[in-house]
Amino acid sequence: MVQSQDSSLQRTGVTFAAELAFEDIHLHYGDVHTLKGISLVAKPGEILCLLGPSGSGKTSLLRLAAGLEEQSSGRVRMNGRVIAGDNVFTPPEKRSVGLMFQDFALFPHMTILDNVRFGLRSMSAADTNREALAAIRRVGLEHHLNSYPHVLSGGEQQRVALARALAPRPSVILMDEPFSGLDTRLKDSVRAETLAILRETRATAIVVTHDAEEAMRMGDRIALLDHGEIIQAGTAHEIYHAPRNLFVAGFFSELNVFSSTCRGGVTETPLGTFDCAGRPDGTPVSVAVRTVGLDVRAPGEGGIPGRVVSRRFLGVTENLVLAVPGTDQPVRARIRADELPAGIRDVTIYVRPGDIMLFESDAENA
Ligand SMILES: Nc1ncnc2c1ncn2[C@@H]1O[C@H](COP(=O)(O)OP(=O)(O)OP(=O)(O)O)[C@@H](O)[C@H]1O
Repeated sequence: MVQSQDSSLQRTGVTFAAELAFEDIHLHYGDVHTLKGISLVAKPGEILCLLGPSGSGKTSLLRLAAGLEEQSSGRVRMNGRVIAGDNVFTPPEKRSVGLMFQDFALFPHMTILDNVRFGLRSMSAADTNREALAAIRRVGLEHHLNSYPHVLSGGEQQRVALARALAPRPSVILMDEPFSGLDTRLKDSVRAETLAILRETRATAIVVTHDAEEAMRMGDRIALLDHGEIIQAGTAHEIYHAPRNLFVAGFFSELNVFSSTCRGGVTETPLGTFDCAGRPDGTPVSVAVRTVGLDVRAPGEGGIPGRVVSRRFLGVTENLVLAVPGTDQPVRARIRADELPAGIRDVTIYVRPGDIMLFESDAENA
């Protein structure tokens, strides 16, 4: 049995973060144009989340970074050096990238120590042991060195996978939906731990997720993809508060959307009249109001009259479906639970200005 008593372990995992850049990447699978001119930079030490719906191309981009796939055109650079493109192709094992997949991909017939050692095969036996032990200690699983994966919980298996990815001290760690196999409660704590470990190791990380909240929790920056293109990239704050279009807004918030037209500098919707910000008369617009942006109270002054159609208690919050005059479209609101008296039918709705977004209804938003 290998003991984990080496005092040199404390400094483990500190790595030299690299910049990873995608330049005008196109990828075709036969007739399918999967990635359409992606340009994106993960800065050294940053956690960059690739967010998008299923099939948007997130995993494909990650596979290109890892060297598991080769793009049809464009370049991938690490610290400025081309690692794929221009007739160059650096194989995965020479890229200093660590990979972590959603199913953790642990070898069931190998102990935790051997699973982690597996990624370190090019080192001497002594170095391999030292580095593997250090990585296992880092994720707090030194008491499971000789256990097999099946005796570990899902969260522990995730930590082994993280240790295996980090053990070779990669400059860039690539994670594909790393928490999707975990149940909701476990997910929050494992995600927080993973984030702390990534910060400590200072590796550049690219994390794929389809969950906007997860991207906001993890990412220093987020790139939102759809149909193989980057629709918007920026910090969570930038994207949430200034979404480029309705798709982006809808990805980050639950919305009520009304189609309308600008007239005399304003647009009318069942939730009120909103500023059209200088758009000419006749401009078709979509007015989006976040469900958390509706303040629903007992009947009072001003506001929009509404009627409660249904309520769903969710603990901290409550989901309401409301009927308002002038539309058959149900209006949804998410309010703090128990703020509205039980059994109330008639209400007044106030719309918070910061939760109203207006987009021109062009082809981009269709
Ligand atoms: N090996 C392949 N052969 C053909 N088409 C592929 C291949 N791999 C991916 N695709 C297609 O490329 C597109 C992007 O797939 P990709 O897996 O990158 O998306 P994703 O955003 O990661 O989706 P998900 O969240 O469902 O994993 C999809 O339309 C997919 O069907």
